[in-house]
Amino acid sequence: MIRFDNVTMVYDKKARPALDSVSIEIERGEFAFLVGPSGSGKSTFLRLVLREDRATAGAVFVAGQNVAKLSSWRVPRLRRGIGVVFQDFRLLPQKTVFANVAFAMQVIGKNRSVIRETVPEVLKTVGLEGMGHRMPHELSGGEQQRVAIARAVVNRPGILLADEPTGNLDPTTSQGIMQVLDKINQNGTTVVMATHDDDIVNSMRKRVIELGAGRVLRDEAKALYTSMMPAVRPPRLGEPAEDRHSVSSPAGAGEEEI
Ligand SMILES: Nc1ncnc2c1ncn2[C@@H]1O[C@H](COP(=O)(O)OP(=O)(O)OP(=O)(O)O)[C@@H](O)[C@H]1O
Repeated sequence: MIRFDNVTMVYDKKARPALDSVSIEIERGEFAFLVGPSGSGKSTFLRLVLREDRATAGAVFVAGQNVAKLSSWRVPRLRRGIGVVFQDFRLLPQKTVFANVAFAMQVIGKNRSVIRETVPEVLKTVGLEGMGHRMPHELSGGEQQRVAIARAVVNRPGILLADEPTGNLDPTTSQGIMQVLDKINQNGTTVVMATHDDDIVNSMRKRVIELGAGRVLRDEAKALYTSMMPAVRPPRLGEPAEDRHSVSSPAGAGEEEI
């Protein structure tokens, strides 16, 4: 679904690359955390998936398409297949909950009857049934983030990118948000979430891709925020193989719908 082939991103030639020879594949339907200290390249990774930037070297594939090669008129179609959630919610403050979510459908030309039917359904999915009439300032932070998630998924994207979605929320509220993201993932959406929140990562036991100074330091399934593994060593006699993802990428994936 998302594939990075030897991707390097240089913003500033005098600084180290924001991403440095990163190769990763995230399959359709996966849930992956991107972790690492500030400046390690997490947001850069997400920006490249969205084609907000183009890699300096290497290639980024989304649903089989090399995003750097998309002509500019096809970029909106790419982004329509990708929902995005941020730390700071980014709701339209003068619009109701319903209108915030409906807006995402209006801009792609959905008709009113489809919008009237779909928005209440997606509000129910995120746990905001019956709250469509509220204004954002009448909601808690966790509720506002649920609206942002509803807006991000209302057009059924194949991918949901979340950049620190629990960064402004307390631990209990954050767990509620994670349940929503987990449900969306179980409905088939590929979820990639950048986070510093170790409690969340440790409670979810999903794939963890750890970046450090733009490089992939670790890529483990059902993992913790901090690796329990010692530095890579050969397995001992009688020991099961480590449960980890390969960071290499199969070649020749065809183009798919997001
Ligand atoms: N537009 C830009 N121009 C120049 N340098 C940039 C730009 N965006 C990011 N960088 C640099 O690239 C590196 C990676 O930044 P990035 O924002 O991807 O890290 P991050 O892991 O998301 O950090 P945080 O957790 O603080 O959001 C940093 O050294 C940063 O200063």
